[in-house]
Amino acid sequence: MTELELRDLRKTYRARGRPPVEAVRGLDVRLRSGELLGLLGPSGCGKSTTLRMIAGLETVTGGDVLVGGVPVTDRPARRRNVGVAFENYALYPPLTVRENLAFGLRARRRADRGDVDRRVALIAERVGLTAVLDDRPATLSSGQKQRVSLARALVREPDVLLLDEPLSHLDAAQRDTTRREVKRIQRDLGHTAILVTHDQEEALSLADRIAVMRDGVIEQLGTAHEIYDHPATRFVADFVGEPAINLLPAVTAPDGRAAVSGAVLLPLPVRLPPGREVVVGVRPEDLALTGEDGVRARVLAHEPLLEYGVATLALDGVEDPVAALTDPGTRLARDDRVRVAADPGLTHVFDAETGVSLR
Ligand SMILES: Nc1ncnc2c1ncn2[C@@H]1O[C@H](COP(=O)(O)OP(=O)(O)OP(=O)(O)O)[C@@H](O)[C@H]1O
Repeated sequence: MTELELRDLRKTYRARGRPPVEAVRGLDVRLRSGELLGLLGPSGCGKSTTLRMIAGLETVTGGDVLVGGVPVTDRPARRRNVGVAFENYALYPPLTVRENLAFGLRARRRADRGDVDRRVALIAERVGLTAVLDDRPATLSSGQKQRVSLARALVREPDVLLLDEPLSHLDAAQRDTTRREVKRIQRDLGHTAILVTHDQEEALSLADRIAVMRDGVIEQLGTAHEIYDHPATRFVADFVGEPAINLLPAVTAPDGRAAVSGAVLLPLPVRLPPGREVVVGVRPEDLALTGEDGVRARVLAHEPLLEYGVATLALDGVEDPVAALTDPGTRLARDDRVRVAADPGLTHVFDAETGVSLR
């Protein structure tokens, strides 16, 4: 069981003739032993660079990586006991799956053959690779290759496990089962782990806490619940959630609500002085279609899905359309007139300029 800590971790890429790229600009985070942290953020925000620095595959420009309280920043990758499963597999083509899995183990530990074979067989079974142990990577599906990459990281019993889009090439069913299996293995073996993924659902279901990164810094760190229900910034609110939150520029009114386009008054979760420029956020599931009361709107489109529907609405007098979730079985046609209401307890409000939550 091992704690992982990043202290003011930084990376600037410098290449001749090009402006420097500040990929990671001071990360401070401490993972409890056995904790799984999900790292979320848009492309280019520095997720892979962070993992590579922890693994020792990239030099750091500043700051420290500590494993079990011990700085490992200056240690080469092979002396860190950090297991990495990359999206792009990095398997050895001439070796069989079994040899790919055993390779690092034998080289590193000079473990006896029987022990290595047992570990390989055990992990292969847990990630569903037993049937292809004697095949070579070229003959495997992309999902199988991804599982070999994962198994290879696990088989070494690392102190810290880094997973970079580990399930991205699996189909929906495989992803579901592998996701559960990854979580179980990580729990059982007590790995302290970081998972980088574009798949929010994956992060929300696997991770104990989530860090949302933007431009090389962590914008918010918290449980899935905290991040979804109390986004610290407009960016986090917008990034997490599908369909995306409705964000409407507004000005606070004397009655404590906020006026959108000077026309529609929306409730706010806090009392703010009038005349302040804000952005009001309402998640589609928190915008209810009501009977009599509420803001008047016109239906632009309605997409009925299996468990719910998504209505795209034009609030009267407001240019930007909004999305609202509808109950299953709801029938709506283009140009139908409806009314919608937002619960003040479930709305969000951000400073128009800084994007910081004002709740
Ligand atoms: N070797 C490199 N040399 C120069 N710049 C790089 C290098 N690797 C990454 N970058 C830049 O650093 C920034 C962060 O990249 P990084 O790959 O860490 O982001 P990411 O969040 O993992 O993105 P993605 O989700 O697309 O993988 C980007 O602007 C990227 O262009």
